[in-house]
Amino acid sequence: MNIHIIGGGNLGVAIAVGLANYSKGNHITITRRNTAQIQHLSQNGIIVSSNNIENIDQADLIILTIKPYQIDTVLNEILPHISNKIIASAVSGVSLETLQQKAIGAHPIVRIMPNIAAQFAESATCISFSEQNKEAGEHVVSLFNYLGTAIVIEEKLMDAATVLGACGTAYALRYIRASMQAGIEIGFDAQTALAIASQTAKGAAKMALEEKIHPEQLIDRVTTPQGCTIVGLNEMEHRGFSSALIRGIKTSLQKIKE
Ligand SMILES: NC(=O)C1=CN([C@@H]2O[C@H](COP(=O)(O)OP(=O)(O)OC[C@H]3O[C@@H](n4cnc5c(N)ncnc54)[C@H](O)[C@@H]3O)[C@@H](O)[C@H]2O)C=CC1
Ligand SMILES: O=C(O)[C@@H]1CCC=N1
Repeated sequence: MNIHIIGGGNLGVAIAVGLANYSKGNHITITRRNTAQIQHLSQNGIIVSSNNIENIDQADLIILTIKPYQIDTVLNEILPHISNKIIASAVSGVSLETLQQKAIGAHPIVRIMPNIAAQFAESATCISFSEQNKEAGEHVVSLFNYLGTAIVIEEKLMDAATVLGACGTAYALRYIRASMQAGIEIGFDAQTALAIASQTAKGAAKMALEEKIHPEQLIDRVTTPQGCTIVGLNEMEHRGFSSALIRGIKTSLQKIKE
């Protein structure tokens, strides 16, 4: 596939590198106005350009990884140069209907919400599309399955998916950072603490994914009666651990809806 990624920032680069490393036979172009910071991607066989329309007519798929306020400028620039292309938009908060109207109905539009772990083929990518664009949507789902797990959701849950799946990477990393800080306080050097905290989080996530049972059932296996885990967990809850996370996620959702 010929894949044209417009917006070579944090997410665009993660997708481009993920596709280059974890899928085969794709030709990837990534654009950004000032390419100095992403020129190194050409070492991975990715074409880096500051020109959004050069060769865009040869693309099979156009992925938009720009900010919401850049969408009109970019669509106005590219639309005169393309016909019947699949456009996958990762732009948060912009609906299928809005995108379809902006594209004058001329292109199948798919909404995607990956996260930056796409770079390591570990993204949870939520995808939605209309019945009319089912074929295009399934095409995009197959591609994003190379970059982790692609999950088709109803569009009304797209903002929630943005928060849980995309912002979620930052929340999980904040958990790892806090564990690391505690690890240093109780005796480890920073690198060792990071390695232990990260692998432990990865192991817990793997168990949750493989066993598909409620996390509390897995927690039960760790909490030896009268042991050290349960007292720590209870102290965390007294301090508002779960509550802080839930409130944070709901605040992020509120921000998208605004
Ligand atoms: N960063 C993340 O983890 C995620 C971001 N998103 C969404 O993806 C979009 C991009 O987010 P980020 O990558 O974080 O932002 P970013 O600011 O890192 O990337 C945007 C890029 O677009 C480039 N750009 C701006 N105008 C352009 C134009 N006319 N032509 C070509 N490139 C242009 C900018 O130079 C910048 O490199 C946003 O809509 C965001 O909500 C969605 C999921 C995850
Ligand atoms: O922070 C943001 O607005 C974007 C959307 C999801 C992740 N980053």
